[in-house]
Amino acid sequence: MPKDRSTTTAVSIRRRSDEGDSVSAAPEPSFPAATILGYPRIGPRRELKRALESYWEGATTAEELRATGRRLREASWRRLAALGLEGPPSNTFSLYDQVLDTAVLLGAVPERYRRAGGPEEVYFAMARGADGLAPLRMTKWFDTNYHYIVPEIGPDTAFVADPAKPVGEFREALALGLRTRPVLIGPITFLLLAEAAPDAPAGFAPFDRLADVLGAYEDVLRALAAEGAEWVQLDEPALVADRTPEELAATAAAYDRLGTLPGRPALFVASYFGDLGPALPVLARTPVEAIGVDLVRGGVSGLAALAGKTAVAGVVSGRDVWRTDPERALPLLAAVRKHAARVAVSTSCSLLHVPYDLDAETGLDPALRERLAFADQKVAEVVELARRLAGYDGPPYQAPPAPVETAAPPAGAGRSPYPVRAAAQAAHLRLPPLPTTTIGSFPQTEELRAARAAVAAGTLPVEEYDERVRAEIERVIRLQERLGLDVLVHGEPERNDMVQYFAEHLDGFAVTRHGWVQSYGSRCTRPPILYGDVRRPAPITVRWARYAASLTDRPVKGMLTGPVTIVAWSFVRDDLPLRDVVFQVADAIREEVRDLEAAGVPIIQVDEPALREMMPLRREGRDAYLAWAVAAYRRATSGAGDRTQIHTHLCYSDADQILDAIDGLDADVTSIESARSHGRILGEPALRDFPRGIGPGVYDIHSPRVPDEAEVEKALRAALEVVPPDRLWVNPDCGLKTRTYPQVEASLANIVAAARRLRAALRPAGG
Ligand SMILES: Nc1nc2c(c(=O)[nH]1)N[C@@H](CNc1ccc(C(=O)N[C@@H](CCC(=O)N[C@@H](CCC(=O)N[C@@H](CCC(=O)O)C(=O)O)C(=O)O)C(=O)O)cc1)CN2
Ligand code: MET
Ligand SMILES: [Zn+2]
Repeated sequence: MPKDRSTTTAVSIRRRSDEGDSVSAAPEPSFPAATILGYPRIGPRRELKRALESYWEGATTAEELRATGRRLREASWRRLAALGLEGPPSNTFSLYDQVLDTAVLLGAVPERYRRAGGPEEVYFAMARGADGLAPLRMTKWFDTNYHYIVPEIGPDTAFVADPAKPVGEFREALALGLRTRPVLIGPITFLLLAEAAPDAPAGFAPFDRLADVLGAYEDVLRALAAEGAEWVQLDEPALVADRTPEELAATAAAYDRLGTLPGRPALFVASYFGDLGPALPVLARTPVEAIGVDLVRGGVSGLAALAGKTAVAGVVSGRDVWRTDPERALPLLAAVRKHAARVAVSTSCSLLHVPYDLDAETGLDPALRERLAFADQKVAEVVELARRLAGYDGPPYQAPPAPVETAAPPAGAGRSPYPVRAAAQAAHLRLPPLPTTTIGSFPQTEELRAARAAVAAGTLPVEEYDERVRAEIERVIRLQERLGLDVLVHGEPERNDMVQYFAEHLDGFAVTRHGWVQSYGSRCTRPPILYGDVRRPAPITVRWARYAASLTDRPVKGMLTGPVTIVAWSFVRDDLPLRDVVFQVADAIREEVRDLEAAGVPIIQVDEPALREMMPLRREGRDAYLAWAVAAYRRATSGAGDRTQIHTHLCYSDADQILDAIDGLDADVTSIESARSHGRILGEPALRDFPRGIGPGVYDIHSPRVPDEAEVEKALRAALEVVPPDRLWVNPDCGLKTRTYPQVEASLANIVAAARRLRAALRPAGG
C-alpha cells in the first residue's frame, strides 16, 4: 500500500541519548500526557471469539477473519479518541496471543510449522496444533489468568524481522488520522519467556541469542520509524522479577544498542506487574527516553533514577476493577514529577485483564457499581488525572501505612496420616490398580449454553433448565460406564465456569453479564467481583452430586474449586489482606466438603490450578504465600473423614516449581498437567518419592488431537518407572469442557484400553 510521505513529517524528529556530543539532539517527540499500556481486543461482545471459531470451523475465510480484526481495531481507536486519549497504542491487537505475534515478528517460527500452509495456517498451527503437529506449549502470563504461547528458540533460529503486522496496524490508524505508538514485547522478556528448541544442545538458553535477536528488533524499529512512528513501546515485564547480574548487564547492553540505532523512534520501555527494583537504574542509564513504572504494585523508592527521563506512571490499576482514588493518585504523580523530566499518567499494565465497559452492566447493585471502573472508565480516569495533575499543587505524597498482619488462621483439624487414610479408602472404594478417571468437566454443549442464556433472559423456566442439566448428567454417566472408567464424574454441565458458578452461589460476590476477559485464544472468562465478606448461604453442588451417584453403582467424585483459585480468578476487594479473603472462601468450601461427605459422596476433588499463579513474582514473599495458600487448602479439605478420598488437580502450573507445596496440600490423589511438558514432571526427584496418589495427565486436552492407545501406554509405562501401580492414576491433563463429544469418546476409549492392557501385564503370571 503506497502512502503519502507528507503525512509522516515526524520521521525526522529524532531523540537520542542525553550525553552531549557534537551532534545536536533533535527534540524528543512529545509523549501524551495520559496513556494506557494496552486495551482489550476480544471485542465488547466477543466479536473476535466468534470470528476465530467460525474461521477454525471452516465456515469463514481468512479474509473475513482479517476484516473482523480491522473493524475491531478501528472501533477501539475511535473509542479511545472519544474518551480523550491522544496517541493511543497500536499492535495491541492479536488474533491469538501477543507473544506468538512477537515470535512471528522476529522470524522465530520453528521449521516444522512452516509447511502448515499460508500465514494464518502457520500461525494457528503453532497456537493450536494441526494435522500431526502438536502446538507450542502454552503457559501463564506472569501472575495473570492470561496464557501465552511459549516461543521455541534454538541455536540456529534465524531471526528475520517481518514487521508487516505492526506496520500495517500503524498505517490503519494513521488513515483514521491517529498517530499511534506501536507496542512490542521487548527483547529481554521475549527471550526469557521462550524455551529452548527440543533439539537444542544441553545448556543452551534462548537468552544466549540476545545479540542476534536485537538485529531483528533494529529492523523493526527502522521500519516503524520509516512509517512515521515517533514512539515505540517495548514491554519488559520480565524485569519486575528477580534477575541475575548477568541478565541486568545484558539488559543494559541491549538498550544501549537499540538506543544508539541511527534514525530510530523514541523508545518507551514499559514494566508492569511489580517493581523494577534494581532494573530501574539499569534502564535509566541507557538512552531510552521513557520508562514505565507500575505504581499500583511497585513503590516510589528509587524513582530518583528517572531523572532526565519521561516517567510513565502507572497509577490506574489494570489488574482490578476498582475506581482510582484521585486523592491518592495525584500526590503520587506529583512525587514522580519531582524526579523525572516529564510525567505521563498511565495504567499499571495493559487493560487486557479487565472487561471493556461498565456501562454494559445494567444489573449491578448501584452501590457496588459506584466503586467500579472497567477499561473504558479507566481510560477516562487517566485522562482526568492528567488534566488535574497539570495544575496540581496539593499535599505531598505519603506512603500508605503497611497493612496490619493478623495471625494466620488455623488450617483446621488434621486428618489421620496418609497410610491410615489410604487403607480406609482402599477398603471402601475397592479400585483396581491404575484407576481411570477424568478431571471433571465434559463438553459444554451449545444447547446447554443457550439454555443458561435463556434462563438469564427469563425465557426458560429454571425447572426446565434443571431437567436439561439432569439429562446431560445422565448422558455423561452412561458414557463413562460404557467406556469403562473406574471413578466417574457428573461432568459439570450446570457450571458456566468453575469459578463463576461458585461465585454465583456465595454471598460477597457479584457477577457480570458482559464482563469478558480473554484467558487464551478465543477463550474468555467473566471474573466475578469479590467485594464483601464471603459466606455460603446453602449447599451448592450437593444435589447434582447426589443425582449423579443415584444413576450408577460406580463411585462418583464430587467436584469443587479450591479457595486460592476462586480468589485468583476473581477481582478481589483490596481492603482486606488477600490471605484473609482466601480463608473466608476456604471456610465456605469446607462446609461444602462436609455436606458432600454427609450426602455419601466417597471422593471429593478440590481443584487448585491457580496455586502457582498467585505466587509472588519475586522470591521474597514466596514461602510466606505458599504457607498460607497450603493452609487455606487444608482448611477447606481437612474436615473430611479418613474414608473420604480427597483429590486435587493442578494445571498450567510448572508444578516442578511448587512440588513441596503440592505435597503440603496432603491430598490423597493429585492430578497434574504433564502432557504438554512431555512428562518432564515425572523426572523430578520429589515426584519420584511422591508419597500419595498421583495422576500425571496422559494427554493434552487443549488440542483437538486424539491420542492413540500406544502413546498413552508409553506415557504410563514411563510413569510406572517412578510411581508404584497402586498409586498411579490414569487421567487426561485437565477438564474436557473445551472438547467435543466425538473427541472425548475416542480419547477416553484409548486411555481405558491402555490402562487395562498395562493392568493385565502387571498381574502375576497365572493370576
Ligand atoms: N475462570 C477460569 N479460568 C481458567 C479456566 C477456567 O476454566 N475458568 N481454565 C484454564 C484455562 N482457561 C479457560 C478459560 C475459559 C474457558 C472457556 O471455555 N470459556 C468459555 C466461556 C465459559 C462461560 O462462561 N460460559 C457461559 C457463557 C457461554 C456463552 O457464550 N453464552 C452466550 C449465549 C449462549 C448461546 O446462545 O450460545 C453469550 O453469553 O453470548 C455458559 O456456559 O453459560 C468460552 O470462552 O467460550 C476455558 C479455559 C485456566 N483459567
Ligand atoms: C482449569 S482446571 C479444570 C478443572 C475442572 N474440574 C474441569 O474439569 O474443568
Ligand atoms: Zn486443569
